[in-house]
Amino acid sequence: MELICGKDISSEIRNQLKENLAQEGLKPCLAVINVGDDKENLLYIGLKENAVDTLGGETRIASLPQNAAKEEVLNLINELNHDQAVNGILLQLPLPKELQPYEQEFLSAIDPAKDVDGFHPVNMGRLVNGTPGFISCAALACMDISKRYKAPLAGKKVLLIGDSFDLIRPLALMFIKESCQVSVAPQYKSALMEGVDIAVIEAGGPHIVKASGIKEGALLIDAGFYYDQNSLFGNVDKEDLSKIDGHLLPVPGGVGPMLITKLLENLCMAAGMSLPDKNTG
Ligand SMILES: Nc1nc2c(c(=O)[nH]1)N[C@@H](CN(C=O)c1ccc(C(=O)N[C@@H](CCC(=O)O)C(=O)O)cc1)CN2
Repeated sequence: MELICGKDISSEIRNQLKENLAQEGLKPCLAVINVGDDKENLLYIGLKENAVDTLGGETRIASLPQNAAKEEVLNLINELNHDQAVNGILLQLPLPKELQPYEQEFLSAIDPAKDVDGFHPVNMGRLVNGTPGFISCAALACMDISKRYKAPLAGKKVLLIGDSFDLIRPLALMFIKESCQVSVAPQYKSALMEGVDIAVIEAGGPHIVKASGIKEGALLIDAGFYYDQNSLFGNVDKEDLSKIDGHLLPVPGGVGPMLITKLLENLCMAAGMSLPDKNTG
């Protein structure tokens, strides 16, 4: 399989965004709420901050301690909602265990007009009724790659593995809107791959996806992140798949950089920049 370079596609999009922002004289401001000191969260926040920086924008990182109270998070969200200088707000996930029961309450407290993650129930609902506002960045990333490599999408057989609210559920709706034949399954089995044109595999384990059962010419999007002794692995066994024809968006260097690029697009949209096609890729 030919490896798709998410970093190269991202740089192309980011350069265009930078140009458009300069033309429109906009400097977007992203507020990131981080609770605790999760190593991966801090890594991803750093990547987001660097990305916003390359556009000439500003990132405000609001950090709360691991033992922060529910009210502290809600007060912070409320403050950022009312701060005119802030265009986009996101709450980095996952939260510390003690706060996880309040996750939906926190996401619902973010002003939907600043919800650049697309996690607010209003934005989720708009996707369901076909009038999208902000859409989850991971789902936008997968749709962008699918349109680049598998257009026209109508009639294509799509398989989504997992059940996450930030990727699999919104993406299922987006593929349905493109008139695809969509199946969703909780776990990967090679038997599910028969005749599949596009597969997005979020759930599984390191290297569980092998060449067996995969249609020639298929597009595979790996959306699994497994760290082992500072090395990062995805669900797909790249070496085993190298013998068949098709395209793979791998981990690392695939959906991750594209997700951050889609966050930049959402942030630019929140700051008032016009995007060509509502950034659905
Ligand atoms: N509020 C949110 N929280 C989380 C989201 C999200 O979209 N919004 N998604 C994930 C994590 N995530 C962004 O926050 C994310 C994951 C991975 C990458 C990425 O670029 N990965 C690199 C590898 C990085 C490395 O280990 O050096 C890659 O795949 O090449 C970016 C963002 C959960 N939380």
